[in-house]
Amino acid sequence: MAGTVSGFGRLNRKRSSNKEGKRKKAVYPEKSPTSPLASKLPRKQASSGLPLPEDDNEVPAIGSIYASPPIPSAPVSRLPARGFAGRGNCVDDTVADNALTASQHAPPDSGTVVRPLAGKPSNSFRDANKRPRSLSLDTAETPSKRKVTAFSEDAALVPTKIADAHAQVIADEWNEVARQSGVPEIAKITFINEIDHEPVPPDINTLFTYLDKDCLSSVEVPNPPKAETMPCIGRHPAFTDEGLFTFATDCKIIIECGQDCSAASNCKNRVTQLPRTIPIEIFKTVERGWAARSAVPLVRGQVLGLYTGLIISRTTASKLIGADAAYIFQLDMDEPQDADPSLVYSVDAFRSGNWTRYINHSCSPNTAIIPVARGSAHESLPYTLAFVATQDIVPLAELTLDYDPSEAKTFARKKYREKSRSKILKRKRNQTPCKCGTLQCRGWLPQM
Ligand SMILES: C[S@@+](CC[C@H](N)C(=O)[O-])C[C@H]1O[C@@H](n2cnc3c(N)ncnc32)[C@H](O)[C@@H]1O
Repeated sequence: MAGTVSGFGRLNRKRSSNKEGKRKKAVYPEKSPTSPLASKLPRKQASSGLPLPEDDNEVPAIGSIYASPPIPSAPVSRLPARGFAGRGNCVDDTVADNALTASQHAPPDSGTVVRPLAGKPSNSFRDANKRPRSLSLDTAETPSKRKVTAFSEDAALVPTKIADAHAQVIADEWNEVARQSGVPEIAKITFINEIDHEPVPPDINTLFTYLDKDCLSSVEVPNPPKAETMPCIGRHPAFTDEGLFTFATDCKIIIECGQDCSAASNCKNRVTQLPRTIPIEIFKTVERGWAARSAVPLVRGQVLGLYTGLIISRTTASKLIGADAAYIFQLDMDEPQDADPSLVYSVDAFRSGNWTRYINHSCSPNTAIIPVARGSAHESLPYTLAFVATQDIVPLAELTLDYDPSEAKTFARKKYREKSRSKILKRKRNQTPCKCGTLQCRGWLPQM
């Protein structure tokens, strides 16, 4: 498995042995997309955790994300491409068409069906393709912060309006899905491009499904262990009463309550199941594609969102290459080293996912991933991946994640420090250069 997948993410490489061997396959029941647990459930103190890490600022090594090849240069969607034609600042339709077809995913595992675990696909460019035609430019103005000063007003006006209208359509769809999960009005998602006229990230223009908090699955996944059999229950709390992650646990997986919880009406042990309350801006960067940030201040330990997408087997994930592999996060936290790749899983956010797919890599990040399982069998996937702030974050600061925290530790070792940076970069020349711009930059994106 290692070395074959160049995906977005991978959890801890250290794996515990699975005493029960391969888990029995089971079918998960479908959930109602309109009855999210989190929208109804109050919080209860989580009861999982182990000793405090030596360094209070150190994030437990519970997540690592691996690099993907660079996002293909396809900086335009179908609608804006027409609008921009002849202005020279966007690629033509041919390029746009190539961009739209170049990243076809491998089909799900043969013999399996793609079915929602919770949530009905609601955002697809099969529909969105038609919607811009009905937009009125007069009424489609958005509060975009787009800067058009680099262009003459006449030249910029029309494409800007079209781009804004298109971004608004997509944002409205995503916000509606989020609203159905209980996300409040104040926590809207907006697209902001102060770099060029690309209205939204190009890969969500076709066949993209926004999944606020639950994954789809192309495979049958195993039953999660019962809560009472998990080692972290009843120990140090993973979250404070205010719902902040304490960083005081070295549990590989945080266990939250599930449907079997007897205190369902006042349970605080469902922090990651609560609806998002922070407004998110998805914005374009000069060198790292699109990125994500919060419009409001965040505090250390705050849960920001869940990484959603399509659950695929590692066998399928290992076949994905290039841009198709750019949004894969391996769920390898709790699997044996010799696991059968057809029985272990990855989350692929390429064709479905949420705003967290725009969290870029930084060698000095301000968020981390914690794996979270819900307590009852048949209730959730083996675990979900929650982003938490690892420091207080000011509004509009880009949210970043170290795609491979374990690599940071390796890099810090003496033998790495002794090598010159140029030698390391040469050795890694086939990898994607890291543009995080931090003093701690390791030079390239992590890659399997
Ligand atoms: C999960 S995606 C993040 C969102 C992506 N920027 C986009 O526009 O869709 C991961 C990809 O973003 C780009 N990326 C993320 N962090 C980067 C960094 N520090 N330097 C350069 N490229 C980065 C790489 O192309 C990587 O494969």
